[in-house]
Amino acid sequence: MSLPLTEEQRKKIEANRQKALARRAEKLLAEQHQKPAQSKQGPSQNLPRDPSKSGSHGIFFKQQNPSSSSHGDQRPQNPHSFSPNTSEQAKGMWQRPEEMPTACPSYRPPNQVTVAGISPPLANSPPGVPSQQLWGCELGQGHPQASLETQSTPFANTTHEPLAKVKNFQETAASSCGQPPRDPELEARMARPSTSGQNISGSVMPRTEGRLQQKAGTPLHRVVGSQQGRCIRNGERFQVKIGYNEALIAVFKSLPSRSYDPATKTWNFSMTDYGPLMKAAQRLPGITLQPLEGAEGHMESPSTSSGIIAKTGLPAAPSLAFVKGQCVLISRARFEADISYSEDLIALFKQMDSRKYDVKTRKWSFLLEEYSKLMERVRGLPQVQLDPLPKTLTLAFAAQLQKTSLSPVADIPEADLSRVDSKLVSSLLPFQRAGVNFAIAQRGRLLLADDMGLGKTIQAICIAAYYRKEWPLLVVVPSSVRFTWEQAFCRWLPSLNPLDINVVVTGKDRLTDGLVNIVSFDLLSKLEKQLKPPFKVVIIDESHFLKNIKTARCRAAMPLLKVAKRVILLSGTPAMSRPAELYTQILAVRPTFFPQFHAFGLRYCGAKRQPWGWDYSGSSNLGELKLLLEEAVMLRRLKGDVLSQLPAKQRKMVVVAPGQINARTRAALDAAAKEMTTKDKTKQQQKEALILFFNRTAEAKIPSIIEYILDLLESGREKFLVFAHHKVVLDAITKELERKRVQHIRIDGSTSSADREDLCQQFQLSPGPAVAVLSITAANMGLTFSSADLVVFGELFWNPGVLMQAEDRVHRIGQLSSVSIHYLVARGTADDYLWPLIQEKIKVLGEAGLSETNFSEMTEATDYFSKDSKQQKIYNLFQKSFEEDGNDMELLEAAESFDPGSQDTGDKLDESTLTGSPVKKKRFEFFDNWDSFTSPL
Ligand SMILES: Nc1ncnc2c1ncn2[C@@H]1O[C@H](COP(=O)(O)OP(=O)(O)OP(=O)(O)O)[C@@H](O)[C@H]1O
Repeated sequence: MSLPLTEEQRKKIEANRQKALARRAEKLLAEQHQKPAQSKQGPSQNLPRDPSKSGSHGIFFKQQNPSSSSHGDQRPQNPHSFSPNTSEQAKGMWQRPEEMPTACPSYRPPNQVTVAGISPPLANSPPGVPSQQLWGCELGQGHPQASLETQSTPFANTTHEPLAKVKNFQETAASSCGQPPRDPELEARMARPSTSGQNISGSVMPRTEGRLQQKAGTPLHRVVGSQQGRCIRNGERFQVKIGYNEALIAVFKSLPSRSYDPATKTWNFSMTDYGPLMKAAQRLPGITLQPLEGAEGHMESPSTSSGIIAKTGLPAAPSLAFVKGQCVLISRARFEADISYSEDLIALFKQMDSRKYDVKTRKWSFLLEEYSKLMERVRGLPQVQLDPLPKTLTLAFAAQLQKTSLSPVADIPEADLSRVDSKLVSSLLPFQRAGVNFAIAQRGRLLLADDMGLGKTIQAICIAAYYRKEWPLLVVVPSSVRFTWEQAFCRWLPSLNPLDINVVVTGKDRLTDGLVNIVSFDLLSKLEKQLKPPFKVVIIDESHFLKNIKTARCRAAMPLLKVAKRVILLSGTPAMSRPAELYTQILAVRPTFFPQFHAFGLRYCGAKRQPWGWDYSGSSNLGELKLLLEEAVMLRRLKGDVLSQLPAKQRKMVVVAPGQINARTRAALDAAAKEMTTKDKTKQQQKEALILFFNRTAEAKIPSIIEYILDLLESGREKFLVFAHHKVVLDAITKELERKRVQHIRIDGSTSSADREDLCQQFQLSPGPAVAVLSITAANMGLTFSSADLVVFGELFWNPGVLMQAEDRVHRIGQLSSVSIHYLVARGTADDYLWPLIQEKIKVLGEAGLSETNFSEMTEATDYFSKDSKQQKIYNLFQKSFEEDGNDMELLEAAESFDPGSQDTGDKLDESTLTGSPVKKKRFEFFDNWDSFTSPL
C-alpha cells in the first residue's frame, strides 16, 4: 500500500525537479553555446500530454531481437561507449530500484522484477552498437527529457536489467502514489549528455518542457542534435519507435489514425498516415525517422528527401518472425508476392530488376521472367515460406517465364479457313472470326463463353469444319435445340449433305449414324456405350450443363471429352454462382490442368475445412483464375464489347422437337390438316379446320415451350419475355413457373389496365431471374420491358406486325443492348405454314420499304419447309385466310367457338381457355399493329 504525497512533499519534489532541470539547462547551454538555437518555436505549453503519463512513468527497454547483436559490426564505433564507470550519473541511472530514491516515501518496491532479464547486458553487446538498435528501444514518448538527450552522454557499463527494474519500479510507484513518481536527481542524471549520440532515455515526466521552462524562468533552448527513431511495420499499421519529443508527439496527435499503446508506450498509425507523418517529421529539426522498409509508395522518396530524413544507415534488426505467403499471377507478364512483411524478404525483392511496389495493395510484383530467380533466392531465407505459382500456371505462361512473350495480350495468328465453306467464312463478323482464330490457336480445345446471342453456333460450326478431316462430329445440346442445330449446319455448311446429319431422337437411335451427330445431354448418358470408338471432334452446347460432376450427363460426357482431340464448349454463362462450377469445363478443355479438384478448390474456391468435410463454395484468387482461363481455356466477349458489330435485333428460329408431340395430339393435328384439304368442303368449313389446326398446334407445342423455357432458366437467362397466344399455353407456362418457384408476371386479355402497368414495373425492377408471360395480342403494345433483352415466341402469329410490335417491348428506348428474339417453331404443325407466311409477308413489306430487311437474313432455315402439293394447298389456305384483313376477326371468332377437348376427351375449353385475349381487344390490336413495320425505335 502506498500513501498519497503530502502537499509539502509535493512541493519539495517539484522544487528539486526545477533545480535539476535548471542545472541541466545550464549545462546544455554551455555545451551548445556555439550552436545557434535551432528552434525558437519550441514546444507549445499546451501540447497535449502523452496518454501514458498517468501510469507509465518510467524507462522502458524491450529487446526486440536478441540476435541483433550479430549486426554489431555495422554500428558506428564509439570509443566511449563501453568505458566502465565513466559516469557516476550513468551509474546512478541504471541502479536497481531498491537503490533508487523514491518520490513516494511510502513506496515499497514490489518483489517481482517483471522485465528483468529480457535484455542482455549491454556489456555483452558488440562494441559500438547503438543501444536503440540493439534493444529496439521503446521510449516513453511522453518524456519531456527525451528531447534533451540529444547531447552525447557516455553510457558505461550499463545493463538492461536494472533499467527494466527501474521501469517496473517507477510504473508501480506512479500508479500506487497517484502522483508523478519521479526523482529529480535521477532525472537530472538521466539528462546528462551522452556521447553515444543515441537517445535511450525513456523515462516519462508529467510536465511539458515549456511549462518547466516558464516555471524555472530559464530560457531553455530547444534541443539540437539528432534524435533518431524508426518506423516498423505491423500488419496494416506501422509503429514509430523514438524517444520523447513534444513536437513529434503533437504531430502524432494530429494524425487521424493515431493509436497509442500504453503497454509498449509507442504510437502506431495506419499506412495512410505514413506520408504525412514522414513529411511532418522531416520539418522537425533534429528528428530523424528511419523510413519503413518497402513503403516508398506511401511517400515520395522519403528516404532521399532533403537529407533530413535520410536513412540512418544503421542496420535494421532482422525479423525472427516466420512469414508465409504465396505467389499470385496479376497479369500476363507479372506475378505478385502475397506475403506479410519481412525485412530480409524486402531486401531480396529489392535485388530484382523488375520489382514494382503497389501502394494500394502494398505488395511487390515482378516480371515472370524473374520468377525462377526470385524463388531460388527466397529458398535461402529460412524464415520465409513463399509458395510458388501452381504448376499449371507456370505451364500455361511458360512463354512469359522464358521471356519469349511479354505482350499484354496474346498474339493470335489468323487461321487459314480456306477449307471451310466460304458462305460461312464470309458471314463471320470480325469478332466471330477472332473467336475462330483463338480456337485454332488453342488447337481446337476451348470454352467459347460469348454472351448470349453473339453467334456461338456459327463460330462452333466453323471451328469444327476446320477439323472436318477428323469427323464424325458429335454435338451434345439441350434437347430443346437439337433441330435448331441441324438447321444451323444446313444453313452454314452447304457442302454438307443434310442426310449426313443425324439427330438422335430416342434411346434406340444410333449415335454414330451420321457425319454430324446431334444428341441431347440426357440421351448421351443413355447411349454411353455407343461412344466407342470415341469421337475426335466434339461440340458441347450450354456446357455449364456439365457443371455438376455427380450428374449422369457429366459422367457420360467427361471421359468422352478427355480423349477427344478437339473439344468446343459453348456457354454464355459458364459459371453462375461460384468458381467451382467451372472446374469440369476446365477439365474438359485441359484435362492436365487440375486433375484433382482439391488443388483447384484450394486455390480458387477459397476451400475451407469444415467439421463435415471441405467447403468449396467460396472463391479466391479470381484475378489469377481469369488470367489462366483467358490464356489457355476460355474466350468471352460481352455484348457491350462488340455492340457495334451486332444488329439491334437478332432473330433465331428454334425448331422444337416433334418427338414431344404425343400420339393423341398428333392424330388431332393430322385430322385437322386433312379437314383443310378435303374436297367438297365449304370455305367456312375450311376456315374452321384451319382454326382447329392452329389450336391443336398450341396444345402440341406446350411441352416443347416449357422445356425451352426451363433450359433458358438453367442456362442462367435472368429476365426474358415469353409470348403465346392461347390461354391454354399461357396457363401451362405460368403453372410450370409456379411449380418451379420462378418469379414471373402474366399479362393477358383479362389483366386490367392498372394491373398491366404495375406488373410491368414489377418485372422491370425485379433484381433476379424473372419471366414475363405475355399474350401476343393483349400485351404486344404500350408496355416497356427494356430490362430484358430476350424475347421468346412460344407460338407464332400470322400477322408479322403483331410479332414485331411484341418484339419491341424490349427493343425500345432504354435498351442499350442488342436484343435476341427466339421463335419456337414446331414441325408438322400450323407453324409449317405460319412461319413461311410470316417470312413472305415481311419480305413483301421489306421490298416496299416497310419492314426491316434482315428478318429473314438473320434467321436460320427460312426455307426449312419444302411444300408438297397437299402442304401447298394448306399453305394457300393459310395465305388466303390470313391475308384478307377482314377475315382475321372471322378466323379468331371461329377459333373462339372451338372446343379442342371435345373430340377426344370431352373436356370443354371455352374461348377464354383457348386464347389469352378477349375478342374485342383483338380487332383493335390487330389492325393497329401494321404501323409497327414503319415505326423506328
Ligand atoms: N455472322 C452471322 N451472320 C448471320 N446470322 C448470325 C451471325 N451470327 C449470329 N447470327 C444469328 O444470330 C442468332 C444468334 O446466334 P446463336 O444462337 O449462335 O447465338 P448464341 O451465342 O449461341 O446465343 P445463345 O447463347 O442464346 O444460344 C442466330 O439466329 C444466328 O443465326
